Amino acid sequence: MKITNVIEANGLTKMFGDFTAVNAITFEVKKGEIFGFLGANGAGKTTAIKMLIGISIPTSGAAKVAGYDVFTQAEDIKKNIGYMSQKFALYDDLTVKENITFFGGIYGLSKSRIKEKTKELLEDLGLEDVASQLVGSLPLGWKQKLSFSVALIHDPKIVFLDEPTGGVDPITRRQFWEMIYRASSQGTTIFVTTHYMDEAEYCDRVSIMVNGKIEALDTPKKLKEQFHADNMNDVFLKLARG
Ligand SMILES: Nc1ncnc2c1ncn2[C@@H]1O[C@H](COP(=O)(O)OP(=O)(O)OP(=O)(O)O)[C@@H](O)[C@H]1O
Repeated sequence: MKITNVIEANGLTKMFGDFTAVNAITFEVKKGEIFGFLGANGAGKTTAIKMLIGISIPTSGAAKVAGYDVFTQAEDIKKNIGYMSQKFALYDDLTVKENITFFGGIYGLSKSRIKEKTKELLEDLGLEDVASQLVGSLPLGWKQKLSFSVALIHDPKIVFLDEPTGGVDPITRRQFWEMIYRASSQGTTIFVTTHYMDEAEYCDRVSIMVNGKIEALDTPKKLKEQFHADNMNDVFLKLARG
């Protein structure tokens, strides 16, 4: 595995009985890259992510994440990645500070490091005044920014974001993407799924999954050229609708 590739998947496949949810996907993601992982509902994105983060054993194929094998080194993968999704984020019934402490602990940070990180994170996000408020009382956009920061608390090599901005307004989504850019410029690799096609334009490279297969993979610029499309929405529609 080349040092610059933080994800390498080769013929990665997941079957549920006779149904092939992920069909022999092959791709690489480079260090610091913002990699968009697109596909219509049910295309197989979440299933693929679950295999890459070491919580679902592939049926066949191979993949390495942060240098570790998905079949034999799932525990090492988990220590080296961050994960955030619209469905799984923070605990609403814990305060902002308690959530940070809780996840810092889960990720194995020392008490002093958690204290440092909490201060840094609250300052960066401008959340000092609400540190003792229940997360459930915060606006969704704030929760998502906090959730992203928490996913990065242990300085993972890669962060997997499964529809991280679902349901928030365009301005908050833009701010969220600024955080993504910052993390990427510091060398963190971003693997992100989204249904917002403007966000696909922000990615370095984008793959598009249709019925379990990766049907296209390139920079947004090249994909638009390849599909004679004005924007990523057109590219997506041409592919996803066949
Ligand atoms: N545990 C499971 N058992 C059987 N089928 C499953 C299971 N998990 C997912 N599937 C099926 O696999 C297909 C891919 O699902 P997946 O959740 O990976 O899609 P997705 O691209 O993430 O969709 P969405 O954008 O809606 O999250 C779907 O048809 C789904 O019903």
